[in-house]
Amino acid sequence: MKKILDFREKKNLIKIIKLIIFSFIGISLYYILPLFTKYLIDDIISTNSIKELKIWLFLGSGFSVFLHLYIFYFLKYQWDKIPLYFSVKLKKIILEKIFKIKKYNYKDFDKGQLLNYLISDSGTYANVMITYLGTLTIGILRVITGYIILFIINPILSLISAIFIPLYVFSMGINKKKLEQYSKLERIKADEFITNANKNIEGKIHINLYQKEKYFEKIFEKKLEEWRNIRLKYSYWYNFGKEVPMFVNTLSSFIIMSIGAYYVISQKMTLGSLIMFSQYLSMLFEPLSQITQAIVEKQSNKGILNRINNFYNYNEEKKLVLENGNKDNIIEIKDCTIYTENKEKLLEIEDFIINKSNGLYIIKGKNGSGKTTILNLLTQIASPEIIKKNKKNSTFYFSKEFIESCSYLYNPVYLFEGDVKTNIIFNNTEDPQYLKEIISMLNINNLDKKINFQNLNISLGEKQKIHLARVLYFSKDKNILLLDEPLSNLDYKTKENIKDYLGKLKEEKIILVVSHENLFDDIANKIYNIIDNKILEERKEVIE
Ligand SMILES: Nc1ncnc2c1ncn2[C@@H]1O[C@H](COP(=O)(O)OP(=O)(O)OP(=O)(O)O)[C@@H](O)[C@H]1O
Repeated sequence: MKKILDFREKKNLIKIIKLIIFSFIGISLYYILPLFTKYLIDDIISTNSIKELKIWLFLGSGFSVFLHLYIFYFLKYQWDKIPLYFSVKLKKIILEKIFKIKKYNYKDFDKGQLLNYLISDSGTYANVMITYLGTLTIGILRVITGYIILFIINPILSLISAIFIPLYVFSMGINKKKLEQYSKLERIKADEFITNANKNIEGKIHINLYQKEKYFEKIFEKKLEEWRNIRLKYSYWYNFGKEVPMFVNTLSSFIIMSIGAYYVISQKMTLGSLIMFSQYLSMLFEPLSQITQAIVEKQSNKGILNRINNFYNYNEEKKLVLENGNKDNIIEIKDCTIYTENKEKLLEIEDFIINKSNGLYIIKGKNGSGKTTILNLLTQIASPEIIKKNKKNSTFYFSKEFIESCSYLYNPVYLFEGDVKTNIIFNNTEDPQYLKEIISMLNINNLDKKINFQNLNISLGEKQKIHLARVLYFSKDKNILLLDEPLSNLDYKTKENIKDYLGKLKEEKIILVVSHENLFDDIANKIYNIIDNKILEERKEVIE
């Protein structure tokens, strides 16, 4: 499985190595501090030199300033900065991945889960990985250095200290399984909670209107409670896992210091050396617990690490096969049955062919008869799995040109936060003349108006017009236009304008319209009607 953050990549590797080097230098500076203590106790105090004490104070203060400036910038700040850099990088990769999911597979994803990937999991992933790699390396380097220093001060005491190292190693894996289990579960519950929170935020106005707050609050509280319960279990095992090495640390310090005190009493060691030894000892135990914590942290976030990597490696299995059809046709469906996703029979198509001749083609039929499903199948929004072929030579074909050259008025209307103009053209290089043509045909005269996140400050008809303008603007260089209920909520004058516009546009493009209205009947080249689950051609003659 490919890892979403690849540290073999040169740029990533350099960043992490830099972090490790800076950190190690910073931590090494701490090793100088116990030397100051020993010098004060064993040398200055014994010689009663006030002059040397003054120099000691001056050097010590200067060293403190330098040490903490270094620690602040090269250690603390960098340890925030670099994981943040990686977390931003991951967020970008995840969004790209979301955009790449095939349209017909997108419905299989949970919204809360995707939001969590983007908002929370990516940050945790970056933090855990950097902490793991960085802390582990620095920790190991510090343990080796610290141990060498201890050995130089007192070989026997240092050997006794080493006995406790296996205890640390043991404590690392003590609750591995529990942590993995709860970290995975915790994420699932967090996804459910986010999905529900999102529904409440989006549906607030409707909830208020029907005075159903209590109903939704109850569901929300249930989700919140489920998440909290799992989070508590996770927290229990996480903290337990972190405390065991701390216990080893405290216990071993007591034992080693008692032995050290015995050496001082029996005059085998000076007091200064014992204090220095204890300071270096804490400097050995600190990285040891750091190593343990890095491992616990990784174990406790395994749920997140795995699911982010799984998402990154997600492979779409369902493939849309473009079958061989007559290359003169743009759409060729013969002897196929279309089912709903619930496996109910929706539509039988014996013969539905649209050739490459420009023109306006209309599909009619009662609600739920399958009109939109046809457009969704052609644009790969609906899964091809719902198509069943009835005969050996059945075809469900649409040309490659169709996918590449089609613009679709897809429902429901979706407007983004921003002004009307941006909602029509996004960041496209503006074509003022073409835009003007469309907006004047659709009677849009509020290009600067800001649309809010709920699209509440825009009327239904205005929304439809902006959506239509967007589709028409982006269909300029495309040959095929699919319009699903283009006339919804529009006033009479605008409908008439659209009819005139399409009447001309059909000479340049293939236009497929799904509509309950009869307004376009007299300019249509062909009209199809869905009756009793069958699509039938109502009229064949081309009207000029
Ligand atoms: N994504 C989906 N998942 C499950 N079932 C679906 C899905 N899309 C459509 N259907 C089913 O297919 C049927 C046909 O839906 P479709 O939107 O194609 O109808 P339509 O003819 O466009 O209706 P309307 O005139 O009301 O817009 C629906 O009744 C629904 O049961």
